[in-house]
Amino acid sequence: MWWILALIGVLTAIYWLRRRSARGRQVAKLQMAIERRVEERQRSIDGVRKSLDSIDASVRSAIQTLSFSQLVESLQEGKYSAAQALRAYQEKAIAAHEKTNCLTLFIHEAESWAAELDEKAKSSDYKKPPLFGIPVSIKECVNVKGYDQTRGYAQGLGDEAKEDATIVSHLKALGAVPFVLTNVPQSLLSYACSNPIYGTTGNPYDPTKVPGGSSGGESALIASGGSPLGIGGDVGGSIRIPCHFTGIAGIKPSHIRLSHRGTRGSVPGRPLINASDGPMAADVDTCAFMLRHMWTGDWLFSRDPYVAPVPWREEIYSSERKLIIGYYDDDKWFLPTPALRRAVQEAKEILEKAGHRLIRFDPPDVSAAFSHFVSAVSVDGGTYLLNRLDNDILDDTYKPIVRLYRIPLLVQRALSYLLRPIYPRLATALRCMPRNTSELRSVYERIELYRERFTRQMEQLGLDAIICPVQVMPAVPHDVPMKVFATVSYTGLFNLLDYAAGVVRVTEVSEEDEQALENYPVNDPWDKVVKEASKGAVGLPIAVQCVAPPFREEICLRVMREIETGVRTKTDRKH
Ligand SMILES: CCCCCCCCCCCCCCCCCC(=O)NCCO
Repeated sequence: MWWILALIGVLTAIYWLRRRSARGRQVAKLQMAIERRVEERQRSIDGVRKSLDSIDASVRSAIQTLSFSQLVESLQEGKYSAAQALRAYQEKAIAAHEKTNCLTLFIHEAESWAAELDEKAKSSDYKKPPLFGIPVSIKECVNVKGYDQTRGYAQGLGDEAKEDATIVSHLKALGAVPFVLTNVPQSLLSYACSNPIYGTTGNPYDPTKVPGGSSGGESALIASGGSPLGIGGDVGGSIRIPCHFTGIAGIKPSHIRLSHRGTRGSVPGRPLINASDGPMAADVDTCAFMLRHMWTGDWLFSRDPYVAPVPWREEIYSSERKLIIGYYDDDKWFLPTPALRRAVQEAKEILEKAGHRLIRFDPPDVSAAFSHFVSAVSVDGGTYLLNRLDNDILDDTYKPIVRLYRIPLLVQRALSYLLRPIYPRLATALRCMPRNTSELRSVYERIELYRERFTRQMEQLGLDAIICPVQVMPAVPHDVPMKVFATVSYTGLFNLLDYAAGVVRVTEVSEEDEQALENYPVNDPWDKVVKEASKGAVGLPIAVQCVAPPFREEICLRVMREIETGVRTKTDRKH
């Protein structure tokens, strides 16, 4: 008998040693690929830096001081060329990168694209397209021919796109020049911005804080002035949270209003909670400018039949009709810290002053909605994600969520039961993984019913739009996001509903907010993390979220723009 046990022991040891050495070889291979990429990135940056002087420094700095509308105008009028604009923004992007580590690779073809545009512009019968010569930055997960979309996985290195994503081809058709790719968190399913290839992107206001995620390379770049317009993606807040953390504007359109052909998401095959790509920029009008031109004419509608053929409606964006707008500053699931609640109050006052009617709105059962969100994101209990991460080098910031996903399903349920009295929100999250297809079907049914309930409640009040917080915290230290993933209730809700949802800067954290934080109630460990992580944030930007039902992006943008105008008027008056 003893020899059978010994044999099993020896075989187990051999199996285990072989696995360990296979893993060792794999990690070494990934690390070599990472080293090669880090060197390639440096060469890419150095190469661009060397070419900057092909354009006079005074021209570059003159372009760098232009507002977006001045840039558009001077390119249209031929005051500056596409090549000059490109060099000006390459220079700013390098400076932003040195401060925040926001870039993955420069798109070298940008130079020939700009030159081709300038060549065409020499002909008198050439009509310049509306985005002629505008440099645009692209989130790393969006296909650009010849570049890989690693999504922060080292195993994704070298797997280059064979063609551009539709959104990239469209930008090029409109005359824009995609010029640089920006950093993301590993897996994209995080609002931090760190991965084992390109490292951690910092917030331009404070490098110890996150720029948000997953479009964090974009937000850090744009907030530093390194790109006039960027493309982000959002399945739970990945455009909106980075914009909030860095003080810029951005919008997640409803899912099928833009094309997703060739954009790579975090987890594939996820009905009822889909990702949306959208613009990010220093101001709302720039975001509206891009969408206006993408939804005018039928370039987009004739290229991708899955895009709803809803054209841009200027009459809604520019309307003066007074709106009825709902507002809330607490979703009763996660209490926002004082600065975030004040931002909603200030936005409300601005909108009231502009003549709109503001009505208190209590979103129905956000606890249930959050649970549906987690279920729909993790339909397979996290298996797809864990498989990818097991074959990779795991980023430290992602470890808290991986630990949770690794708990066997039955243990998750038991833990949920035990934790309910002391840690009720974590208990909710631990109860969400569907165990089989019939539980999954019920999740989808509950999402459909929730959509109906929310929308009816809005209809009963006659609401055109809603304003609410984007998050519960200002920008936080890099290790915090995945420890308190439940704070995405404010953004994830509108992915679940597939609403148009955008954010705009309203204020910054004040000394008074910091003092009021002392009274932030701590009822469970998550509250404690939020309270601690929100300290030392004086001066950090704070945004408000504006939402409207599907295909009402023009209303959403209009509300955002009016808030932005009101904030500017207030700031100008102070100075
Ligand atoms: C066993 C219980 C585990 C519970 C963990 C559930 C985690 C669910 C996922 C929560 C993720 C929250 C972060 C989302 C940030 C935004 C992500 C985003 O929009 N990405 C864009 C992808 O294109």
